[in-house]
Amino acid sequence: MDVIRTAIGLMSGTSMDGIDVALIRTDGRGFIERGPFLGVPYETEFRERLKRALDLARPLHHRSKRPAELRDIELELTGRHAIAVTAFLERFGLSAYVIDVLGFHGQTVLHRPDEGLTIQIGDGGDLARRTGISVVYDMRANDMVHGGQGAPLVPAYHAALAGKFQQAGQAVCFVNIGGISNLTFIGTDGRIVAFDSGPGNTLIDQWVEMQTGKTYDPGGEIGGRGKVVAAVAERYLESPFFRGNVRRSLDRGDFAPLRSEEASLEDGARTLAHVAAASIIKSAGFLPETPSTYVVCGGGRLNGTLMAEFSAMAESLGSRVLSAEQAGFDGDAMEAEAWAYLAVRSLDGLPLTFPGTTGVSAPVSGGVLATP
Ligand SMILES: Nc1ncnc2c1ncn2[C@@H]1O[C@H](COP(=O)(O)OP(=O)(O)OP(=O)(O)O)[C@@H](O)[C@H]1O
Ligand SMILES: CC(=O)N[C@H]1[C@@H]2OC[C@@H](O2)[C@@H](O)[C@@H]1O[C@H](C)C(=O)O
Repeated sequence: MDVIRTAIGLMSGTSMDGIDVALIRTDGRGFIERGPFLGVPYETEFRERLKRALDLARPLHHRSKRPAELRDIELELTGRHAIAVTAFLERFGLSAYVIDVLGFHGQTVLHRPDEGLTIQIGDGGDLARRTGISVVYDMRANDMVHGGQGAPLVPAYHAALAGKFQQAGQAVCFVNIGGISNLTFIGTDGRIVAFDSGPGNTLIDQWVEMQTGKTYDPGGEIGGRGKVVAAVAERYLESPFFRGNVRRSLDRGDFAPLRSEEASLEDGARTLAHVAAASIIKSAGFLPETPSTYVVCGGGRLNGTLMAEFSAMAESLGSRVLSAEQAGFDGDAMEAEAWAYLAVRSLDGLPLTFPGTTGVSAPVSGGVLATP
């Protein structure tokens, strides 16, 4: 029998809004028992530090290079993850001894798949020492070494959750609307096709923050009062990203922010919600078939304007749209759960990525193990 391990996943995503912490018990294969979840938000000052880290990383050409200031931010980020783990264990009355492994994503500060370069800051050895728990980190690099896009990695976990749809004879598509959106299609025959689908919340967050100081559009309420500026939407949707037969993974900075002279606050938020929704539908055109069901996770599912747009577009093509919760999952915890699942797979040397998910030449494992 395969070993069942208790794992905690730690995700600091492209939205840079905080650390998601989730526990699962899993054999890294078909057995998954989902446990508690905790979101630990970053305060404004630290979000600014992470933005500074993106600037510091931009000129880098080697993934192990760390200018002194970037290294300082890396250690600060790692320390915050250690604190988040401790807070999680305390909150749910758990001892570190019952946790077999932490799956540590770190923070992506640069992602240039065309140059084979992806940089996540976060010191796995330091996190293992601080928490007393083994850590699997740096899970994207080996995929790139083998010709993959280095993203998305969550599809292996989506596939493991898709059993009930497969049993019902339905092709399902998981959509993660984070800072960037990505999707995972699982056909009725178990075939997996996945890729980044376009801008998610980042453009909306940048716009709303620039105009109001708020870090996002709560519930999509601001966009709900606006209208789509067609010329702006077209400009985004005509990006070369949506053309060609090879799906590329995205860096947070690949789509330029909307400029203040281009729209009113409300129209900008509405237009960018429309762009996020239409991007998913456009990219889904590269799937082998139209999914019966979309399962939407990530913070973007809480933007009612984006979701209304996406649901209308998907339903007009014959698909139904469920939130992760409607499908029996936790849309906030999904990525952190995935990182826990991937850490267990890494310990067992199982593949994390597949030709259908990142374009890697053959299924490959990945991740680096640090012990306390
Ligand atoms: N109540 C809400 N209403 C509207 N939008 C929300 C709400 N809560 C979160 N969001 C959006 O979701 C974002 C965070 O989503 P999520 O945590 O899934 O992203 P991430 O994991 O950082 O990104 P990625 O998946 O690209 O790595 C926020 O930045 C915000 O735009
Ligand atoms: C390089 C990087 O960090 N990419 C992220 C980003 O955020 C969403 C999308 O772009 C996805 O490709 C990926 O994260 C998820 C968790 C993944 O790898 O599955």
